[in-house]
Amino acid sequence: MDAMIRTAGLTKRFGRSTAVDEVSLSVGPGEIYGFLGLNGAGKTTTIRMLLGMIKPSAGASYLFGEKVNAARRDLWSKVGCLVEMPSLYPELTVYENLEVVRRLRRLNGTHWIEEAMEKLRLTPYRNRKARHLSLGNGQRLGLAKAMLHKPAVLVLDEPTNGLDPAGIVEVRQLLSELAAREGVTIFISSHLLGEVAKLATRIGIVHQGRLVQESDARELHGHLRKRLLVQVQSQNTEAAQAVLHSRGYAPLLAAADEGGTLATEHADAVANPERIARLLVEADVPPKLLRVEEEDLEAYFLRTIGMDGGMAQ
Ligand SMILES: Nc1ncnc2c1ncn2[C@@H]1O[C@H](COP(=O)(O)OP(=O)(O)OP(=O)(O)O)[C@@H](O)[C@H]1O
Repeated sequence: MDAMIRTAGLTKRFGRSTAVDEVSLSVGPGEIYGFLGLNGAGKTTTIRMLLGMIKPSAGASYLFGEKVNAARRDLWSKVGCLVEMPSLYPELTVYENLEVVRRLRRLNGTHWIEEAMEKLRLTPYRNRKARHLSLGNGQRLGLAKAMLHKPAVLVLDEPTNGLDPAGIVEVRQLLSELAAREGVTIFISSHLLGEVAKLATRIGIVHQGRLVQESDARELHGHLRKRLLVQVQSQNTEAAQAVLHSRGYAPLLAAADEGGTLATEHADAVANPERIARLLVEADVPPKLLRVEEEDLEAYFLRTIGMDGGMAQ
């Protein structure tokens, strides 16, 4: 089957600077494509071209095999999008905001609204004015608007902006379900590598406008470095270090100014923090805190492009 989303040599220049540089990618039906990049990498500009909001300087993008063009109304009825901050009517309630979209999209029946509110856990806020919503609920309303008409393709630019960790998990579950159960194809941009690696099936990394790496998300997740941070009373630092060292965990001080904090990338320690906790308790240097940290996009980047590992060696 044809790719649902495809770009070919997509390029955008603003004056003399190139924001997007010959990006070619394709996303198959039901795939979740994580489009990752640091701030200013060219994610939003790519998405704007993908949605026909701005014209490419060169190259083209295709949805359902058809060349994107802002005038193609038939394409937009099958696409939902959320680009940057959602545009909400502040004086209208959650329900009324969705009602506006329902009418614009010419959908019959209010069940479209009820279903979208239910999916995004907005039902308790149905009568709340948009301007009184928290940032996270505002973002949910933006998502509800994007998926109200049950589009076959969803294009989301940093959709978890403003959500708390529990909200991020919820949105991740919702998007996974949409892809798995309803076969929705999702293109999602983010700067949060760990987060997107858990959700996406494929990942493309964009850096300075160029698509520098594409991989299977599971493969990438395995490549991310993880480390266990262990915090003990600062007077116990050396004793704890000696204990872990004697057991082959090769701990390292995470930072000179963080007395009491040790870090290890030892695979066994990362996979079984409770073993480390037991060891330290038995040695009478109990940990105050144990936390597994995953490499972030910036650190991963610096490492892959050969500029120092972002994490302790
Ligand atoms: N309308 C514009 N005029 C001039 N330069 C622009 C314009 N829009 C974007 N740029 C530049 O293009 C580059 C890519 O921007 P873009 O917003 O696409 O990045 P991004 O990856 O989405 O980053 P962010 O996460 O910060 O939004 C940046 O250097 C930005 O300054």
